[in-house]
Amino acid sequence: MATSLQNLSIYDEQSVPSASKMKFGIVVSEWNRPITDALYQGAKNTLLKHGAIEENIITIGVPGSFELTAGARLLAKKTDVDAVICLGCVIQGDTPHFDYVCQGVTQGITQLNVKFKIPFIFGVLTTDNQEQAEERAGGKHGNKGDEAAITAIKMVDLSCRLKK
Ligand SMILES: Nc1c(NC[C@H](O)[C@H](O)[C@H](O)CO)[nH]c(=O)[nH]c1=O
Ligand SMILES: CC(=O)[C@@H](O)COP(=O)(O)O
Repeated sequence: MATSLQNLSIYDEQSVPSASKMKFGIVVSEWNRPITDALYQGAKNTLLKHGAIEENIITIGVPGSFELTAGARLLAKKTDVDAVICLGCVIQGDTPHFDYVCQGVTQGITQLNVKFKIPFIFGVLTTDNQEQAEERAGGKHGNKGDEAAITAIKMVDLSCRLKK
């Protein structure tokens, strides 16, 4: 369903488990900083809203969305987080570079989900223009960071339940 039909920040709060015992890594791209900062605030505030504690959220920055994979991999290898949330914003420019960045980060994060036992969440906006990005980073279509945080909580809970 298109985001324009399903606000990113509207969800059934009763369906979200407590995150009080969960540990999260967040890797944030510095490209399009005003957008990615908004995604980060949305993700962090949503984690805290559902019980996560501040010291259980480890945040690192990377230059661009293409580097999200490397940053997420570092968090998985060097820390004991239960999930990694990847936040970025790729906006179409004048050349095909957009396609390669989006393909690279998508394939990279997908591979991490295959190689590691923890979930890596794809919180990356890939938009035609700045306006679409702003609409999905706390604008009329909600905040992709909120969605990514909820996804992380649910995937960690699922992993824990299946390990029992
Ligand atoms: N144009 C955007 C980029 N480009 C930079 C790449 O992500 C990467 O850092 C560079 O190619 C060096 O490896 N990154 C974004 O996150 N968003 C863009 O719109
Ligand atoms: C996604 C990008 O790398 C893109 O914004 C860069 O812009 P351009 O294609 O005009 O070089």
